[in-house]
Amino acid sequence: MMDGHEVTVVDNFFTGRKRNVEHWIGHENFELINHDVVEPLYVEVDQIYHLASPASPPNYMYNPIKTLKTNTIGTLNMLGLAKRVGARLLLASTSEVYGDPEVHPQNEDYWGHVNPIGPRACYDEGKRVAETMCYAYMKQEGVEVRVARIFNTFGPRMHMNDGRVVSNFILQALQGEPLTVYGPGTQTRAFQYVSDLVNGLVALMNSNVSSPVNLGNPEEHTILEFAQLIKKLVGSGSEIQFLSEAQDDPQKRKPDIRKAKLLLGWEPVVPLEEGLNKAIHYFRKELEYQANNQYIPKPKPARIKKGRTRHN
Ligand SMILES: O=c1ccn([C@@H]2O[C@H](COP(=O)(O)OP(=O)(O)O[C@H]3OC[C@@H](O)[C@H](O)[C@H]3O)[C@@H](O)[C@H]2O)c(=O)[nH]1
Repeated sequence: MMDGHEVTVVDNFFTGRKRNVEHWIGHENFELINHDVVEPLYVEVDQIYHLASPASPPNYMYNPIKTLKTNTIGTLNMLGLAKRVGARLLLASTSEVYGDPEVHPQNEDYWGHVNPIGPRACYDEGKRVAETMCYAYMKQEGVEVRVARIFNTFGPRMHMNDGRVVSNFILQALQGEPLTVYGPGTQTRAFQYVSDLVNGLVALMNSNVSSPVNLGNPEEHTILEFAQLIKKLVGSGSEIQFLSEAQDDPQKRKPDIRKAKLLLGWEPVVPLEEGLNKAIHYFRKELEYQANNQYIPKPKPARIKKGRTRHN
């Protein structure tokens, strides 16, 4: 919008929130449509960022059939729209297409190691078939597609109940509750800050690269190190609590981003601690907002009819 583009945001608000975009309402380049991509959408556009689907494991596992419909029927609808209006479509795919990887770090040529019937399958396999659909539409119908394989991302405007590790640990540390580590905490992840991802998505959309591109920050940590870092940054005395391991949890994950560097001239620029401090500031404000905006019902005054005695 700042570059002069007209932007139509389509959301069914399953995991999104109107508060996240309310500051744009009234801007001449902004439009918000409450719509679910599982139903066809008729708009006139040049570019489609197809970002629909819950991305947090507890959210996508909450209703696996809906997650599958969003990633399959939703993707078909968006590709159909792209075909009809001649738009270019960028699919938000995921590092989860690599499953519990046997190759480390993961590059785009790796085919992945996914359990097709496990609890994560609705998302992993949903995104894998969404990629397949993109390339079928490209080959058969000539639709221009871009596929971003997005690695773990965090930042302000995440939902307090998101359930992913960054928001969980920050909220737990801020409230003096134990930081919940699933399993021994030796599994690794690499976290990128949201503004780096947005820059990568825009660069990919406007490039001529139609094959999949990893977007992530390659700085890798164990989840236990990550819990300790968040405790330190928050200045929290919370304990670390070890809970049972999540089923099919990928044991290591780190993006190989050489392709994005070479072909898009993109790489993450926000250091982990700087991004985490911004997220901590945001969640502190969210907790204050929640404390000040709780709905406390007022007792109703008794309705006493005139002229009659009340019998209780
Ligand atoms: O409270 C928690 C939450 C999570 N974890 C662990 O932290 C690690 C990261 O978990 P998250 O839920 O944040 O995210 P995951 O890496 O499992 O999945 C993510 O992968 C990349 C994206 O496509 C998605 O955002 C999401 O599916 C996992 O090993 C998980 O078991 C905890 O130890 N404690």
